[in-house]
Amino acid sequence: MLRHGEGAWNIENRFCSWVDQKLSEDGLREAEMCGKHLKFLGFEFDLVYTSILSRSIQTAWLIMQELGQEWVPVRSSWRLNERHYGALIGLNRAELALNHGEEQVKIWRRSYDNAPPPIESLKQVLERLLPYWNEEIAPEIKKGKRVLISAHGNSTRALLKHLEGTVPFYFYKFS
Ligand SMILES: O=C(O)[C@H](O)COP(=O)(O)O
Repeated sequence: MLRHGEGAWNIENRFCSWVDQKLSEDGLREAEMCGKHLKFLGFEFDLVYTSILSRSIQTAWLIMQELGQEWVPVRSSWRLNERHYGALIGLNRAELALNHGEEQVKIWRRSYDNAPPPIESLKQVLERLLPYWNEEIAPEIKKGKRVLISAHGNSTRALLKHLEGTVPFYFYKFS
């Protein structure tokens, strides 16, 4: 399971969320490097899952290209999309922190269920992601399929929370 490479709005420190941004030059290189690492480590996949956002799909394609496994089926679902940041989409995180304080912005970004509407909380991300995990991805893994999930910071966080049973401490420490 991995997060996509850098997108254009990542460079500008803006909430990208469901806006369909392509990978930046660095993002393209990151995805290629990731593919090279996975190849060096001998990874092979039977199935690839992505969100319906270009940055996650492009990342998966570049990795599979580096691996020489372009033929592997790719399945895409909105349920793996980035968290929906609602009214914060497009805003700059640093400017937001100047207006609302660092701590408040951190709570909006990293708390599990403490986000005011219209911001989707991490808990809600997990709720919309779980049906896809339970009905589509987990059964394939149980059948022995080797699965690559190319998703987003918060959809991977939500899934990790589900798999680890608790909110891991590093959610708050690392971005
Ligand atoms: O939506 C975005 O811009 C990011 O991918 C996630 O943002 P965050 O790190 O502020 O949660």
